[in-house]
Amino acid sequence: MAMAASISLPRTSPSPRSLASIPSFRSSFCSTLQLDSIGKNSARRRSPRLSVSVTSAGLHFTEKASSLSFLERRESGFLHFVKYHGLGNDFILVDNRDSSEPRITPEQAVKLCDRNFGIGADGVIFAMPGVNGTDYTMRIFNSDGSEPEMCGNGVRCFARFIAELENLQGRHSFTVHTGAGLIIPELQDDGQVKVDMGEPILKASDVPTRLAPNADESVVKSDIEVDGVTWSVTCVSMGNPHCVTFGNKIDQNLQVDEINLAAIGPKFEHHEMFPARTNTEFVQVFSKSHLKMRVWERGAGATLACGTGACAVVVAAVLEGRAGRNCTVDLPGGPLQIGWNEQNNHVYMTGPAEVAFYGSVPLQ
Ligand SMILES: N[C@H](CCC[C@H](N)C(=O)O)C(=O)O
Repeated sequence: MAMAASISLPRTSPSPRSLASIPSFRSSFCSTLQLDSIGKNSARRRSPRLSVSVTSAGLHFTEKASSLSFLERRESGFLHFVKYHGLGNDFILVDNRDSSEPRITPEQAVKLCDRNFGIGADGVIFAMPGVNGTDYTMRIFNSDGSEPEMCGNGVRCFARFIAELENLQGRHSFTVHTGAGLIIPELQDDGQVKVDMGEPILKASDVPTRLAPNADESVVKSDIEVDGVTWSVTCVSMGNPHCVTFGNKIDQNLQVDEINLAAIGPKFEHHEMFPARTNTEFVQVFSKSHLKMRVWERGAGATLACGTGACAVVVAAVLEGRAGRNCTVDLPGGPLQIGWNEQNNHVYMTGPAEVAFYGSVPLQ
């Protein structure tokens, strides 16, 4: 796929009105940058467009004719997107509200996620119409083209994306149908997003894992041999499978920064004990309320953060007696606040979601 991407950097933080009200830069392959100051339905409104020339003397702005508003341009062959990240776990967000079929294929997602030949991302996330009474549906393709059931950092980005696309009439929360079931994000006044991630799934066959379950059908502190080393693992699903480890027979107190994820991660991901592959979290315990983790994600590799993984880590830490139900989980991209509610058995995740840039790319 030939990439002639254009990117747009928000001059101001997006207002809840419409993404189309955000000025955008269009970088082209000539020396001129075009700044589209765009208005909603600007196809009808002659909003001005500024052209920015880059010379050795600096930037020069000149008024130009209007252009279609950013996300409303529907010319065929182009994909308009917003690049978001949750603690550096980054996603291409696509406005797919007009269809229940993703606008791009998994094969196209792989190319768009490529960090050299594409936009670069850990995945592509689609905002789609709700089903069975939910407000929206979220689907996601990993950067390898596989489709996971859920994505924690991604659903926080999804929530902020929806708030930009739609006037929520003052609502701060809405329902999202996902492969992991009903997920409810809440936009907080401080810009963070709190998500009800639902209940953890512990039954071995539902994670799924082939590891021998304990009497209560869960896999807690079970041994698994990976590359000749016996690791102690606890398996938890947050809709997607997670294998959480605090150490192995050689090293019971992991220093997670010293782990060679690229070497060991794929061996867990593709292990025969995980028929749907697995995300793998390596965890260090600082205190009963402070954990540190690194993750090798199924279908995405080493990422800077994993929201479902952080939830699985706290559940595993509680089950292993290593931590309490409310923890700060430090990830390479930053901290998440995780709470596993004893009353309703739901796990709650709170963290940021930020726009990196706006863009459009031709699709072949
Ligand atoms: N790679 C994961 C999906 C994304 C999960 C992660 N990015 C998160 O924030 O939860 C999987 O295949 O299950």
